[in-house]
Amino acid sequence: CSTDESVEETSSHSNEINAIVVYYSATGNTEKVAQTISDHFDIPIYELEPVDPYSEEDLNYSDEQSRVSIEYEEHINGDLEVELTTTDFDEFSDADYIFLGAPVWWQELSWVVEDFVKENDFSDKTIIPFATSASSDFNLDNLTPLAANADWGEARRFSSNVDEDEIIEWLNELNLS
Ligand SMILES: Cc1cc2nc3c(=O)[nH]c(=O)nc-3n(C[C@H](O)[C@H](O)[C@H](O)COP(=O)(O)O)c2cc1C
Repeated sequence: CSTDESVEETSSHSNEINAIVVYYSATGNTEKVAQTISDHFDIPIYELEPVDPYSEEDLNYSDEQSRVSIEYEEHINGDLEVELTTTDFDEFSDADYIFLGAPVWWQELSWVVEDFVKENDFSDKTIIPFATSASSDFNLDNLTPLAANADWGEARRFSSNVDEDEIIEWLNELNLS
């Protein structure tokens, strides 16, 4: 460990929080927000990956026969489960805050994150949901029942092509410690 590195570490202490970022992003927009959060606080970042990834065709919600359109029907009927490659992340148990990000799909956080929420124990943790979308806001109706013991922080939506400055401004306003 060189002297330079320890100086850097000390200077990032002002931002230090016990948190991780967990996200799903189908087309890269939410990933940029997730990466900005991780860089800002210097915290671990984990991507949620469906065992069966979504192709561009799968994501075509204008086509009634597309994967997302079919899954949406199953989702609202309560019989959809999208399997993830893993829901188990090293730094999860020590984190006080979990930044949880995904695209908005039909006014909710994409159901792809549901398995992660369902499979983990969020007692004594605060989930801070964030999303990107073309225009609509989102609700957490699909997620809050899956982690009843979680403390849900205020959710934040950004537009698909959000500027980094806007994300940093939000992070500063959160006043986490
Ligand atoms: C299946 C699907 C459903 C969507 N539903 C909405 C919606 O309800 N409201 C909205 O504003 N945008 C909607 N979008 C647009 C995405 O939220 C937006 O492009 C987002 O930035 C994508 O993030 P990503 O690149 O991280 O996947 C939808 C996109 C897809 C593929």
